[in-house]
Amino acid sequence: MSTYSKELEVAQLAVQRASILTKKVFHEKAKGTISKDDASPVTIGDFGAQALIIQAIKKNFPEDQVVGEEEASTLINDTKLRDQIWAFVKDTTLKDANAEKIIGGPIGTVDAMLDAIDAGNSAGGAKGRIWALDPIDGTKGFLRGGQYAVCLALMVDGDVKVGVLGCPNLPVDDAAPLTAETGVDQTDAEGKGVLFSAILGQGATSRPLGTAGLGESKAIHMKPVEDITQATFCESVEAGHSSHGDQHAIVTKLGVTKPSVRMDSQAKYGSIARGAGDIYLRLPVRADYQEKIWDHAAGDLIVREAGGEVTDTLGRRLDFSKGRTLQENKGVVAAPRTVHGRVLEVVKEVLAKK
Ligand SMILES: Nc1ncnc2c1ncn2[C@@H]1O[C@H](COP(=O)(O)OS(=O)(=O)O)[C@@H](OP(=O)(O)O)[C@H]1O
Ligand SMILES: [Mg+2]
Ligand SMILES: [Mg+2]
Ligand SMILES: [Mg+2]
Repeated sequence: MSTYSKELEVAQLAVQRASILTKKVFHEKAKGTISKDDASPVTIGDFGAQALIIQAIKKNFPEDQVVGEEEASTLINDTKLRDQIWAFVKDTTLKDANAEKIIGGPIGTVDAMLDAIDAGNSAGGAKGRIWALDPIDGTKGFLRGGQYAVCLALMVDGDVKVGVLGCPNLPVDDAAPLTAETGVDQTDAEGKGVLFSAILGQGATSRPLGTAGLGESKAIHMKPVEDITQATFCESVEAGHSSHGDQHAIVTKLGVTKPSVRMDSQAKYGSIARGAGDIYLRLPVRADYQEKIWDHAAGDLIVREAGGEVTDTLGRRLDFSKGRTLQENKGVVAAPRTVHGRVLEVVKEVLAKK
């Protein structure tokens, strides 16, 4: 077995199983949405997916730590929501018994589910094996019917070694170009659902996001951008998460002619990695916001392994070794290696003028 192939298999199957749960919740009218302390939403889907993924990690790698976005404290008092989550978690299994066995089978009890959610409490850092987990990235997109992603990455001594992104609402077809519609009014109908993966030094792949075992995988590559004016650029939907104004100034200065594609979640990283889009910009809105490691770890590796470069707005690599946040970085600039330098130059020019 090559390096990290066991970790990759467990991560892919765990994300695939969790996506079965998120897809069920996606089609429910009542998603059990509550508001967290920072006013952001969390749903049955976020909690359930976190439980299922951490269960699979702990069964296979009991010593590993997990930095997960969600925590179970609110569920101690909210027994109704807790029971709603359990109703989804207890019945969600992969349809292939062998695949299910690899990730350790179902969770046995409500308490085991709560313990699994809370095992995502690692402080992160520069030492040892730590998984970064975002059970639903783009929860607002999930609620709106846009894009969302189930995101998992393994870091060893602060360096991302394995990354997996499950994107139920993106097309399976790597050749399908991004359009404005890709970000809105989406569902997981026929032809949708893709699982992006990468191992450091071994390239990036995509495969259909199935419900049994793993489908056949294909290598993916960023598109060689010969003429930057023809590039497709993507950005967040929420104006509070990245500066649409700064991003507009940057792409205008680059001479980009196509309208931006707005979509939620790390689906942006997956989409540029397979050449459906080209550039992802995330310029900070608030100087004091620290990006979370689970919002970037898997996507950063997948883009770099597909031939891209990912830095912050000052040209520094994203540093995942500083804890639960990217406290040493500001914003994100992701582009094919051949044009990243030019994009970064313009990012710096636009920010210097402010
Ligand atoms: N102020 C601010 N600035 C930057 N980022 C923020 C901010 N507030 C929240 N978040 C994080 O944004 C995550 C979703 O990012 P997206 O790129 O999907 O943004 S958007 O929803 O399309 O706007 C979202 O992830 P999820 O909570 O997993 O959905 C948040 O972690
Ligand atoms: Mg969130
Ligand atoms: Mg997120
Ligand atoms: Mg999330």
